[in-house]
Amino acid sequence: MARYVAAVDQGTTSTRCVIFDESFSVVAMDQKEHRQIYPRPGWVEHDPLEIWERTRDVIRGALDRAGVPPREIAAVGVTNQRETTVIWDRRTGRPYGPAIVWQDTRTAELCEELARDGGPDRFRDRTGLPVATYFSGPKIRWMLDHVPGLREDAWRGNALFGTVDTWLIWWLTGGPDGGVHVTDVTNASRTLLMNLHTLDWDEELLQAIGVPRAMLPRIRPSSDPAFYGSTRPDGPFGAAIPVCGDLGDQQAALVGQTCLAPGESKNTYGTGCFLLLHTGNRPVPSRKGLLTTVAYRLGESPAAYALEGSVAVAGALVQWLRDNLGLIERSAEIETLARSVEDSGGIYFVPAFSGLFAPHWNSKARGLIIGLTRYITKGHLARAVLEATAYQTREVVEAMTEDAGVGPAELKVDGGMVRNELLMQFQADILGIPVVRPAFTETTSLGAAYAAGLAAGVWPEPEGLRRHWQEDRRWTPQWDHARRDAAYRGWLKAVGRAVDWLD
Ligand SMILES: Nc1ncnc2c1ncn2[C@@H]1O[C@H](COP(=O)(O)OP(=O)(O)O)[C@@H](O)[C@H]1O
Ligand SMILES: O=P(O)(O)OC[C@H](O)CO
Repeated sequence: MARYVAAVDQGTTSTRCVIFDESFSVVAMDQKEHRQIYPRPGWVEHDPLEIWERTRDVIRGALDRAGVPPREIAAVGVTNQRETTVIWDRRTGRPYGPAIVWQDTRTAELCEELARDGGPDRFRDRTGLPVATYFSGPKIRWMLDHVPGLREDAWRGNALFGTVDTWLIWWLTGGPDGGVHVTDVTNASRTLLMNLHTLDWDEELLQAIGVPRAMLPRIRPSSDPAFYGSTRPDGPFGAAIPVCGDLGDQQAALVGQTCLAPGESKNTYGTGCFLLLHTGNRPVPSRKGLLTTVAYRLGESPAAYALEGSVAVAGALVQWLRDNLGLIERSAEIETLARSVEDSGGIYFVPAFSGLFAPHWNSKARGLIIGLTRYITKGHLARAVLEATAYQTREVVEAMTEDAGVGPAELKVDGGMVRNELLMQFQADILGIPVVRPAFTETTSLGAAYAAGLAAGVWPEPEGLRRHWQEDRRWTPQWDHARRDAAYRGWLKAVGRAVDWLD
């Protein structure tokens, strides 16, 4: 009996393959970064073929390190950066252009046009989403409008659209030679093309945004006992293994944090920052600028839904400090630099590089640093960079508290930035609730592995996963009310200056 489950986690900055044993322990993992391409202000691209190559590398790397024969792997789960859009030729596997990444704002004008007729919330009832550059539908439309010949190929059924899960599953299961063209409900719920109630592509949405149905994948459950397909023995796994788990990475982290019941929530601090609250088996509309999204669908059981607060720039700002300003060499060094001063010296950094996502959805916002005096040093700047993530999280928590009618008693966290203890303490201070980090922080891979292992019968029930969750550290608020509110008021004032910066 096969005893292991592999997760392929394709994130914004890197790709990981993690191999778990039956007790959810990591047997081996490999990780590789890929290039971030910024051809113009506001544009962000990835090379889809580079992503597929990195995926093959890390699968082989993890298998080598694990020393596990491929036939011992019971199931493969895929999880991915969401919304990022790839379109390719089903006959050759050749992409029609670079992947348009979720942070890319080239569709701002198109979104404005779409919103002219009915406002930015015209599709909210059906999709749970505002019209915004973030989502895949406008990115598909942009490519159809700009790549010569693509529209004809799409109508003929030769051009396929996929988010990155779909792209990778297609290659893993055979590519041009019989690859399976599927996505799961969580990824589909980020396109502006899926109806949140029927969980199917919606003809009116397809017409409004101008996307031919022939290019869209089949929508499957996130954990699929019928399996999407099997890996090719001549591919990186070297054996035919069922691919039967697929979730967007933030939903996978929700599962990995064992938020499987209404009222449970987590916040993941990676390139961006994403707070998801499980709302049970019905979509809860947001009045406060959050997204209503699918949390997961396990087999044929009803879908679970979530409210989500998406923040576009969190760890990305640390990378910017590193790569564009050269103030640090490695991301982790920001903590030492920030600790060299007592506070931010009164400055705020609003990192509206992709406009502002939740709760503002303002694509005309641009980044700013405000409050500068001759006193300010790079230490203060480093603090303001970290604080920006915590303030944006507070905005999302406030919106969620109003939408859900009750705020979280504590915040479960994960993602690359939660190694930063200064940030975690500041987060607790600015929220006024404890922040809790689990011992196992690879929650995204764990969630994808769990979805696959559940479908393949490795883990028939969730109790083992729940028992696996253990608290590592907890930060409790040290600030009083007055200090917390004064600091947050300053943040809101700075945000007010950043919105609608572009004409
Ligand atoms: N010690 C740290 N302090 C602050 N930010 C960090 C630290 N370590 C990593 N990061 C940031 O976390 C992000 C990577 O986290 P990860 O969860 O791997 O992201 P993703 O899944 O989006 O690729 C990067 O943006 C990096 O700058
Ligand atoms: O890959 P991450 O962790 O940056 O997550 C990106 C989100 O899925 C975008 O919606």
